[in-house]
Amino acid sequence: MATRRTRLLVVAAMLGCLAFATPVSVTMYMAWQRGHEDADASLDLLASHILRRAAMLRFQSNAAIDRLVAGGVQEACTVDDLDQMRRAAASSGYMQGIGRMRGNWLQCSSLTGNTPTDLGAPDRSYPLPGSPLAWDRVRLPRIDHTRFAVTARAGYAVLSLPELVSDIPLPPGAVVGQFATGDRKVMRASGDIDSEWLQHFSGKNTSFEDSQGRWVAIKLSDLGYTAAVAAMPASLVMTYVYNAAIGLLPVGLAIGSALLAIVLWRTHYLLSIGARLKRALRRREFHLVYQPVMNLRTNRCEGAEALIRWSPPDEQGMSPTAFIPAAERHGLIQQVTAQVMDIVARDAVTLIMAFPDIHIAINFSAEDLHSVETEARLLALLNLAGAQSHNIMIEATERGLMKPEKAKDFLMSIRARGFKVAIDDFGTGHSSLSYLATYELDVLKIDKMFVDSFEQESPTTKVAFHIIEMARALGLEMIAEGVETEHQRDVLRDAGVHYAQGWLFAKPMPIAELAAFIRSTNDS
Ligand SMILES: Nc1nc2c(ncn2[C@@H]2O[C@H](COP(=O)(O)O[C@H]3[C@@H](O)[C@H](n4cnc5c(=O)[nH]c(N)nc54)O[C@@H]3COP(=O)(O)O)[C@@H](O)[C@H]2O)c(=O)[nH]1
Repeated sequence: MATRRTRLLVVAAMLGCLAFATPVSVTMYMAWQRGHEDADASLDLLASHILRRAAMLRFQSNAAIDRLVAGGVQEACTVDDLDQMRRAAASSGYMQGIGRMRGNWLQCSSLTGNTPTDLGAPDRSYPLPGSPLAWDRVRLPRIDHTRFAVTARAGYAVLSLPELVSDIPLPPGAVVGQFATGDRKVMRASGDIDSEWLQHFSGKNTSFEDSQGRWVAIKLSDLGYTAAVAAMPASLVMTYVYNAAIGLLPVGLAIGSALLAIVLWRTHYLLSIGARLKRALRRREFHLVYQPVMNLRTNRCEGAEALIRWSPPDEQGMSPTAFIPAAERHGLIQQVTAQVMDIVARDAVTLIMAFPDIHIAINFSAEDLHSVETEARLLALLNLAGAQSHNIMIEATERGLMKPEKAKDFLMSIRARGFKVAIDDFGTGHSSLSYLATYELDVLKIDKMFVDSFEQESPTTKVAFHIIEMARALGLEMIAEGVETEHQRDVLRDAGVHYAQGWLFAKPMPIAELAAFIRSTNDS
């Protein structure tokens, strides 16, 4: 079964990918959209340009014809008539010439003079006043290399160059043109107009991607009889997308990185010992084991030290040597001690009923000794367990005693109530001796380090004997910790140490086993 840590890492990896990929994908999508919008806008501009030029040509043609008609009907194709038409054509930059029409014949023109030319059937007619007719590509006599667009109305014909409308600066690969909306015939174009594009036209402005990935826009003229078409290759569209991405992607990357950092930070936090301890406190994952304290003279069990254990579900258990300092660092130790007291209160009920003189030792950290709530919790514990104060011993480590101004009043107060106070790990810190002078204590716990020294003579052995001497002189009871051999037990007993705990007698055990242990040990 996957551990909680593995599950958390898997979820965090998935969330991290999602947190990073989502804004990046969204901005890439936005860049794609914006790129296409920009391509659209660029094509729309080109199409508008063409339509504007075509409208200008139409406007100038109509104005010139209207002026000629208003000038009074004179005989067609006379010298004066040709002269008048030349002057009218010269008034506009778009018109190349003006001529006289009869049926489909260009009778004469300012460009060709009096050379009648059959234009053939017109390419289209417009349902406008005067029913204008249009020819798209007309060849005129003596003008070999040029094709003209011809529009005829009211007996006059305007000759123009198709290129003047479509000859505009284009981005590389782009194509523009103008076609008649009725027959979808291309009137003029710069580049090749694909018939597929015109099939797409449904009478409205539109833009689309063709089968070759080219982006195409079609825009209707004001009158609606013609439309401009503009297209660009896929590579050019991608340039617009790329340019949009340059602006947007850094934003996506920044947001993605920030979200990823939040996921990583949160994961790191959830995996941190602080978060795990908070969860353990919430879920009440701690339990206690009890290590018997033996009277070395009578070989009877007279008490037990409550030792915390943490075995989280789906996770490896952790030693209190690791998580107690972590709880102290993260400001959680008081909550841990409060849960220890709750468990002792629950465990002690039957034990104290069966053994009214038994004591249970509880380990207190510095913060516990400095808090006003601790005394209230101790009194509540007595209440809940139906215990007397002599049933509870407080074990304070040397670190807990480092601030006498904070710990002294508390220790005095609880001693006055009858609780016993022990100094734990004596001799392992810097100021052990000064604590003996500062505090009124009941018990000195001889650290395992000194007990171990009895196995092999060393300077520590001498210190151990001095500690025992000093405790005796101060009238303190002594409990030796970590007694593992009979030799250690005998040395301690002979030196006058009253109590001992250690694997020689028993390892820490659950409360149910402790009662059985006391019964069997004390009855034998
Ligand atoms: N603030 C709190 N501190 C607590 C609490 N419960 C435990 N602790 C402190 O954690 C340290 C490690 O404790 P633990 O792993 O439980 O080890 C204890 C004994 O199991 C161990 N021991 C006892 N006899 C022997 C032995 O013969 N050999 C051997 N190798 N180890 C032995 O010693 C530890 C008891 O230490 P002490 O408290 O100094 O008497 C430890 O510092 C605990 O104090 C808690 O609830 N709150």
